Amino acid sequence: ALFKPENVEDFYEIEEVLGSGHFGQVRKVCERTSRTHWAGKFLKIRKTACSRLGLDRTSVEREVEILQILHHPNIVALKDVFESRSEVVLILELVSGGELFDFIAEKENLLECEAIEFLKQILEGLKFMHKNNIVHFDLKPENIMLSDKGSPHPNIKLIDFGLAHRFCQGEEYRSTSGTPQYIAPEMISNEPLSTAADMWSIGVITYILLSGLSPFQGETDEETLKNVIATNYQFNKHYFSMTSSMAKDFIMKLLIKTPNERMTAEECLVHPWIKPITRTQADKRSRSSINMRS
Ligand SMILES: Cc1ccnnc1
Repeated sequence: ALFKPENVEDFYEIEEVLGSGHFGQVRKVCERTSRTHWAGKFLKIRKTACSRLGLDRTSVEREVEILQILHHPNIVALKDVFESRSEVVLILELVSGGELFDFIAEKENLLECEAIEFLKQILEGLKFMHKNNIVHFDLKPENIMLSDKGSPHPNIKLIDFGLAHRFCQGEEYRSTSGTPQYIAPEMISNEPLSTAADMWSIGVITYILLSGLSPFQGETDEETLKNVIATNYQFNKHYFSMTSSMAKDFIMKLLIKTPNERMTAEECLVHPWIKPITRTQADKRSRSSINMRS
């Protein structure tokens, strides 16, 4: 066994469900000795290679290996891993502030400077990941969580590295999984992938943060994918009327079809919208409130 063969319930009390997804369930757990709370991610493992249910073990081992490398304040920490016959349980840092988008939706309005504070943390986490040659490949609102929504400056944590991949030097990797609204064009046309795929998703997430609209979403997934491949989006006149031109410039430099023409996470962090160089540039940022459609 690669992971602890003991029964997870000998060490943790299993509490309420926090979330569930393609992988299985995430439940709040309490460590019996320390009485501290964590998040237990219960992953169903396939019994036979041909069964459709559950995950194959290698993809779980990959997620564990990646989380064991990534130690950063904006990336969810992995504490322990247990396995039984049919299940692997990841004991993760508890991120209990909910998803970023629920937080913003319930706040109704949000200033550009608040959106920037969130994006700075997401970009710091991404910069660290990309420096370690790791790409998330599934960046979307559900995978960006807050550690404590009560605090005035909540901390952002990136979660769910189930589709993440660690690139070896010069190796080519292709994958067509992901969520239509957020995936980069090169993922749809099954071309070689890179860290630039995550940067496209940041462009989509920023567009939504500032307007509440999803830039490529169509009536169906098929229509959405067509819009993505055609890089067919525009800044809706009504919702973007109060958005600063620097914010639009930031998005335009990420939603570019050719992957290597997009800004990197490092370049994003020094873009004038994120890092104003002079006082006047800071004043140019719009102080308007942003309408968030629920
Ligand atoms: C949903 C979740 C995942 C990881 N940590 N806390 C909560």
